[in-house]
Amino acid sequence: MSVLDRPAFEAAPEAVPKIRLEHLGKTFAVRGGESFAALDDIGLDVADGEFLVVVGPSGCGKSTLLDLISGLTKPTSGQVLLDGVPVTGPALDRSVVFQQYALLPWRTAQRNVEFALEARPRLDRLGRRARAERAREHLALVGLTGFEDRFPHELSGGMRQRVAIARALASDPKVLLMDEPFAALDAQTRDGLQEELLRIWQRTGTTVVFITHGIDEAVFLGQRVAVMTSRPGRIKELVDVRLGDRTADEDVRSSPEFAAYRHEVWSLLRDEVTTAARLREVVSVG
Ligand SMILES: Nc1ncnc2c1ncn2[C@@H]1O[C@H](COP(=O)(O)OP(=O)(O)OP(=O)(O)O)[C@@H](O)[C@H]1O
Repeated sequence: MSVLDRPAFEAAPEAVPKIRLEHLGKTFAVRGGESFAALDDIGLDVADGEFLVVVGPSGCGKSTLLDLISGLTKPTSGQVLLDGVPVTGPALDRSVVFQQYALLPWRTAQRNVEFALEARPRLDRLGRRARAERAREHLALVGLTGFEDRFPHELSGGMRQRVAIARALASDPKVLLMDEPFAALDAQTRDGLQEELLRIWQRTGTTVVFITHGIDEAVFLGQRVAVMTSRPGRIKELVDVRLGDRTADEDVRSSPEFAAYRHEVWSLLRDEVTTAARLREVVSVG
């Protein structure tokens, strides 16, 4: 049985989830001394090795949610638990891949991946050669063997994002957090990278939390899709996507099952998108 077929959320009830969001809320202070509730009372468990996708209307707090899991931002209420331990700040057990590649332009692909390893004191002790070997392995994992010596400006957008993924995985994180990582790519490159990401996930068993605006992308990638409400963001519904191994089926995106899931997620989102647009009008008029 492939890991894709595994309903990760059916883990034994007593099992500690990889990530637990407990009554998580985030309020920002804004000008004039007022506060702005971005997230409210988010409760969610992500099982070890699960691929969870989060969708929601623009501004509902998806990136804020990822920032809280990564530890870049602190919650106003509630907490994030990783393996049952509260997250208090960023750490190497959680890697983030952003929409913009965030590669260092003066370093080659190889040296960009090595950069992730230079932050690890324990791996540093393995020495430069071990780091180089590990970086090469991860570039191979994302299909970039032969491109190690290219600088970011010598790579296509898709290749740059592969380097970013290799860099994120090189430090062997427990959790991979991805914030619209393929949004800037053309449709063909995006589809290819989605399939590749699933293969990498199957091989590494990393727990993934992936944010997207794309409903097709959410259904294709997610074992579960968490649909968020408009601001303040809450989890509206969790859709359990049972499409089997997407990488084995040549044309899963054209199947009636895929269309049914797409419709389900879109129906859940539709009202929230309308509400979010109304809220934005109120803010711009007010
Ligand atoms: N540092 C901050 N200070 C004040 N408000 C903030 C801050 N960061 C985010 N917000 C607000 O919180 C809300 C949620 O932002 P966030 O970026 O998480 O939404 P999102 O769902 O990722 O949006 P999008 O889909 O458009 O990328 C937005 O209304 C945003 O303006």
